[in-house]
Amino acid sequence: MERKRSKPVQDLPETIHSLVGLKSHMTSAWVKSVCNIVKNVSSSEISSTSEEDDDSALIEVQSTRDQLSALTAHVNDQNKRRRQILNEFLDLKGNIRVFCRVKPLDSKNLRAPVASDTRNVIIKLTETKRKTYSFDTVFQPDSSQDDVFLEIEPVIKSVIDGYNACIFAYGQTGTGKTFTMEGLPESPGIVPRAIKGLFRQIEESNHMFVIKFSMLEIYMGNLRDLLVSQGTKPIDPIPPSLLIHTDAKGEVDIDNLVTLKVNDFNEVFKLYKLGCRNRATAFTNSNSASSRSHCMIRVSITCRGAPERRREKNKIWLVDLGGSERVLKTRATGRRFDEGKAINLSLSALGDVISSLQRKNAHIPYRNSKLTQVLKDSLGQDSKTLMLVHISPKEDDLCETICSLNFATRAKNIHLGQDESKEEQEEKEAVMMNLQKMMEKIEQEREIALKEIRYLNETLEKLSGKPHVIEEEEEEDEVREEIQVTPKIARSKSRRASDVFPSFMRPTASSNRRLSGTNFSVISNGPGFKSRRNSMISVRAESVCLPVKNIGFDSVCDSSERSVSKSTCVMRLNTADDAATDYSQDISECDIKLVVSEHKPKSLERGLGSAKKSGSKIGIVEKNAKQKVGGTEFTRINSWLHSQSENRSHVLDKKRLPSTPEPRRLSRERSLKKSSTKRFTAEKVTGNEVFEQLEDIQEVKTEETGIKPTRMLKDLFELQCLCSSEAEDQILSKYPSPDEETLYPPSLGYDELSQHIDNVWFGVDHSSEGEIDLKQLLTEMGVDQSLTPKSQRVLAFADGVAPPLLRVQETMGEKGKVHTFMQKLQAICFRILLGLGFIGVGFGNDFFNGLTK
Ligand SMILES: Nc1ncnc2c1ncn2[C@@H]1O[C@H](COP(=O)(O)OP(=O)(O)OP(=O)(O)O)[C@@H](O)[C@H]1O
Repeated sequence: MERKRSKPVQDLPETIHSLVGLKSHMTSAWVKSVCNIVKNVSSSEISSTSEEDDDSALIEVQSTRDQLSALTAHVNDQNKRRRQILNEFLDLKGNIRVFCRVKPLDSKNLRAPVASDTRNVIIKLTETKRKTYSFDTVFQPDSSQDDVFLEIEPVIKSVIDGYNACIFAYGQTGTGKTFTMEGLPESPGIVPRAIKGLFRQIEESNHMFVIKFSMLEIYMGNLRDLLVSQGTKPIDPIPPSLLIHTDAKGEVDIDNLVTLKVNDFNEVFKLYKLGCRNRATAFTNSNSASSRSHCMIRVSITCRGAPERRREKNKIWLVDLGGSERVLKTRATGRRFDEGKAINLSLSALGDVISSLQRKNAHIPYRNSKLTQVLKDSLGQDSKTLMLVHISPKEDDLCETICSLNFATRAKNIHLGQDESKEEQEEKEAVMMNLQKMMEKIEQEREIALKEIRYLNETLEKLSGKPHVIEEEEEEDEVREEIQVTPKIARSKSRRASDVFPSFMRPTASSNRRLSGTNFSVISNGPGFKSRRNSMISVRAESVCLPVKNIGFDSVCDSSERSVSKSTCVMRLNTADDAATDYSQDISECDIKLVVSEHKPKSLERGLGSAKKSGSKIGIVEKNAKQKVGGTEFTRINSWLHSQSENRSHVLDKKRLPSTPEPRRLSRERSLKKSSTKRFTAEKVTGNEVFEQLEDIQEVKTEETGIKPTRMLKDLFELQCLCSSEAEDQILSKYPSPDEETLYPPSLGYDELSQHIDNVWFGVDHSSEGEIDLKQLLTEMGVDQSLTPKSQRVLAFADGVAPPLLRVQETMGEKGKVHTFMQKLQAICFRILLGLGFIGVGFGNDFFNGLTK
């Protein structure tokens, strides 16, 4: 555009020329004149030119801005639509999806009893029997990391849309959980791909995102920050756990967990390596060889001013769960045993939560483990959950594979696949394909719009000198923080549940609150007892897995089992104003589950139902100490079993244990006698009865004498307790004489149960019991009658008359005989339990399963 120059500007060259040519005349008047000219030029003429320029530039800028706004609005609309479609798509697929990945078979093991297609895993149980497990997707042995991520990608997109998400890798050790999550440099896994995907999408987005990274592990029920180096020695106690808290909005956070702002993938990668190093150090210290903890990565996302997002702040958890193998198989002892136990219990709790969510239960048992507490706001509601179950096709691992598949089946969306006809499934697939196409189209359009936005932004920057600012709220300081540490909640100085000892069931703050509620009973304190506020007396949690035998199961590879998990927390509470009053509450939670690998008899199915109803979460509040010590036969069997399972010797000494309170014993006897047909045989004990009996379980623990594995019993167990008497004698002879710490079998009250045992195992007929002249018999044997109890149990003195089970230890004479007898007795007790069909004893096997279909 030709611009018309004003007069002073036209005169300027002449003026300058004259200035240069007439240097001699450069007087102050000249200088003044030049200054005036310059002044005039800048203030009037130049500004008037600039105004004209600005007018057109402003128009240009404004039009660019308008275009940008329109495009931004269009992209926002597209985002919204894409989010809706993606949500619809994921809803159809299910918010909780379960995938299965089959590990490639190494060439040494050519015979694989596991086959798979894209939706099913088929297990060859016997030559004629097959069992099929269906999943949302099955990644076959030759599937690549790309194939896996393709299925994961929609979830990553929904994270950008503001949804919380959780991706788990589950499975037996060595089945490829870490391979799937982390991958190898040449074939990266879900974690690097997901994080790269997040950054890529953020770059493409027209919003400002703040990404933060945290990494922690749950080891033996303790939350440990993996971005903080903790130089512990192997013998050191496990450091205190980080605390979990839930805010008013229901969002879960972890106190003092280091959360770092990250700007690109490389920063995340460095932090991830640091976390892995800290984890590895902890492993070495705890003498671990494989993942004995759950490794959890949290990526938090904040984006303000994006109304199309579900929420401003959201997160994704990427979790490499600890190996789910059975402790029985690993033969772990000591800390490894405890680690396995803690892992299995938390996996069990995770299974419970996912299953409850799938079934839309009113109560979701998040509180049962640290794992589920941490993930509470990322599991359920509108969160997206992906569980990748890893299995090994090896024949050796068949039991573990079946258990993993059972777990996965339980977590699977029950509405998916099972109730749908083929046509319905096809229809759904078609709808999903359509949605996917729509999504792809929107994404292409969005891509073009975003390119245009970038171009317009550059133009705008050139025109106006500053980029287009998308209307967004200012970031709060908290978001800008490099290292954000969540506020430390003031802790009382008193001991809390979390300080007591490693337990996967430490009560949460809410449970502590619950404990201080109404359900408590007063106990008297012993002398010298120091009152503490809200202090834990004991926290105890354990789980035993009991393979079910001889109860009519067609149990393939012995995978039928019942797991009994019980956690007990005794708490002493002081009211704020009455320091002298102490209260106690014993909260016991007992979870009984049954895993059946094959056909179940009807009676047991019924029993299972009842157990599920009543057995899950049985809250037993001890009314008083006496009642607790009293116990029942089952109490003692249970204690005894627990003592075995824990590899700790709880001396159950008859002398020290007060006998069963009379009314209670009588009522049990009465109830046993009620039904004359009720026999404790393998076939006749129904599931209902078993579970009713298990519900009665109470803890009787008189003394703990340290770690002492009961090898003999294990050996016997390994022989299935059905060995010949010669084999049994051989085992017994391997073991030294018992000392005072030796385990004693539970003392059984004489009732129908004992009678049954006597009849079945020793062929003793009690039909003529009433006719025996007890007095005469004892006199003949030279037994001091004043020492003997007034019951049929006195027959125990009469060697050869009474069944061996009834013999009293003290009358057995010299040590060798007592020893042999005691060993026999232990073996007998085992066999009794097996013979009853009531329980087969799996030592220390706290398998998580019980994952009943
Ligand atoms: N799909 C697969 N393709 C190739 N190699 C695999 C695959 N899955 C697992 N592997 C290999 O098997 C080995 C064990 O896998 P990985 O360490 O991932 O098991 P894991 O389940 O994480 O074990 P742990 O519970 O002990 O951590 C690794 O060497 C891994 O590379």
